[in-house]
Amino acid sequence: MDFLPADIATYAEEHTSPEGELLRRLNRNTHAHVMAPRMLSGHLQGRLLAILSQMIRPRRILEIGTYTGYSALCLAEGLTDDGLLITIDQNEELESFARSYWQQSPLGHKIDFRVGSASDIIPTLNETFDLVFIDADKRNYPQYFNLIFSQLRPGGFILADNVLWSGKVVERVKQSDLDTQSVLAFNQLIQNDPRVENVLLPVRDGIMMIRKR
Ligand SMILES: C[S@@+](CC[C@H](N)C(=O)[O-])C[C@H]1O[C@@H](n2cnc3c(N)ncnc32)[C@H](O)[C@@H]1O
Repeated sequence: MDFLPADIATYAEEHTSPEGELLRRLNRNTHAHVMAPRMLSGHLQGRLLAILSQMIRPRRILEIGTYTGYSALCLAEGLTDDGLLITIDQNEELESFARSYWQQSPLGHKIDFRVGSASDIIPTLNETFDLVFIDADKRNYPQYFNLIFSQLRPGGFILADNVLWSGKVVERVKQSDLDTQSVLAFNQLIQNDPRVENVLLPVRDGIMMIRKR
């Protein structure tokens, strides 16, 4: 969901650097051939991820939720020369699709794909991360934050996607709607945590920007 009026959203995209040819093809072919293409970050959010990564210049990035590999390529743009992005997805069927695009990028060798459940894989990662992008199943956002926090360097950043959850965070929540309850719990967890500073950025479906003090 985009919270901006359509003409403002179009204007914002028109005044944002283009995706580049490879990302444009990946975006288009995801929409043509893959289920649930709205999960892909897309042009505006992709450029935001890329520019934030370029500002941070991370050596280690963790991405939770690869999908077709679009946001991984965007985030990799800011990596240092010896940098590495580890990206996790439980859907092994998307691996060859994502890899076929990474292989066409000069950044592809910096992307390390791990297939499996994020809550199983995160505890096995022996790295200190400068930047983490949480973009997988909403029910586990609080768990992912807690799992990764000790491996985030002080001054490091977490970006969590979909924290406005199509606006459901401000509507009456059904008891059966566990996803919205989890997003609400995550946002409250971050807001109450004295170890972090945070900004909820109302871009696209909402991005929680978190900095470890
Ligand atoms: C919103 S998509 C990621 C979109 C991608 N970051 C982008 O912007 O292009 C979410 C992905 O999380 C994956 N996922 C969901 N639950 C997961 C879990 N428990 N462990 C690992 N991956 C999971 C799904 O398979 C899906 O590909």
